[in-house]
Amino acid sequence: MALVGKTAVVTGAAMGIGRALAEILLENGAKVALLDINEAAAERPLQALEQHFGAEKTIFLKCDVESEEQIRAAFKKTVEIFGGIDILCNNAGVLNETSWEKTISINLMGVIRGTYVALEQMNQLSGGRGGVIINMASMAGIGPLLSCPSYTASKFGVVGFTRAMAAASEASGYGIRFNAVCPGFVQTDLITNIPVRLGQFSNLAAATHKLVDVMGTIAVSDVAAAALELLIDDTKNGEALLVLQSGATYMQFPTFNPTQNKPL
Ligand SMILES: NC(=O)C1=CN([C@@H]2O[C@H](COP(=O)(O)OP(=O)(O)OC[C@H]3O[C@@H](n4cnc5c(N)ncnc54)[C@H](O)[C@@H]3O)[C@@H](O)[C@H]2O)C=CC1
Ligand SMILES: CCCCCC(=O)/C=C/C=C\C=C\C=C\[C@@H](O)[C@@H](O)CCCC(=O)O
Repeated sequence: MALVGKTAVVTGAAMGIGRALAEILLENGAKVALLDINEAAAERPLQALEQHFGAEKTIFLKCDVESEEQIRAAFKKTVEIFGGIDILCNNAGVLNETSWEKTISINLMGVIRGTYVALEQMNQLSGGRGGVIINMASMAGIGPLLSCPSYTASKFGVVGFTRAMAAASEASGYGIRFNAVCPGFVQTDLITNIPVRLGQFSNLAAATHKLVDVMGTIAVSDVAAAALELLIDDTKNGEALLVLQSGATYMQFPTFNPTQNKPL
């Protein structure tokens, strides 16, 4: 899908990966609604984006992805201003093993909430234009990180939800592609103060720091470039794209043959 003239919504867009997603969308000609719970953090980046791409191309909407009401209001405003929604990047996320219910509510339920509300605007079966939904998962959504079980569960959930929605959309004719991005460690605030974020698993922080050292970190622009590939390539649906220092790789998942009741 060419991005020129399209409208995108990015959650968690005030900083980190979300901000980079907003930037690459704008660079490729899309209009972008930046949603975030943290209005103050969005102020400077929004000014910079407005200066570079034009104030008419961006809008900031304060939105907590834990609230279906706020998501619906933000999407409604986006449609009023830009005329529709073609792209949703469900990116907002936290790492907080102490508040594990909040971690699940933001990282997994936030993706599901955002998707279901977006369907009301995007689904071709209900008058929408179709489009693409990108969900920000993690490498921890493919293989477990021992120091953060709840975060891992949330990201496994995002990968599973994305693959199931891709199949549902194809079977039903929603006209929407669904893909997940699965980065390794990325240089953002989320990987600072790791022991505090791990709560009762803080004793495992050293193992995680070692993993960061071994794997290295990637830049937010690497993640945005991988997401762009999934946005523009119309053949990609139900993919989980692993993004590491060595490059991006499409994950292969085991398939199951229901007639033989065993893996293929
Ligand atoms: N940094 C990393 O190493 C990796 C991050 N990810 C994922 O990428 C996504 C973005 O993370 P980063 O940019 O690294 O984090 P970050 O902490 O730099 O940015 C997260 C953004 O989400 C916003 N946010 C948090 N809770 C929210 C809520 N309830 N509603 C709306 N916005 C909310 C924050 O205000 C912030 O602007 C997350 O889903 C994260 O799990 C995935 C793999 C690796
Ligand atoms: C501190 C948590 C960072 C959260 C940000 C994030 O999502 C980053 C994920 C990066 C890499 C995940 C790698 C998972 C690897 C496992 O599948 C396994 O190979 C390593 C197991 C060893 C371990 O958990 O220490």
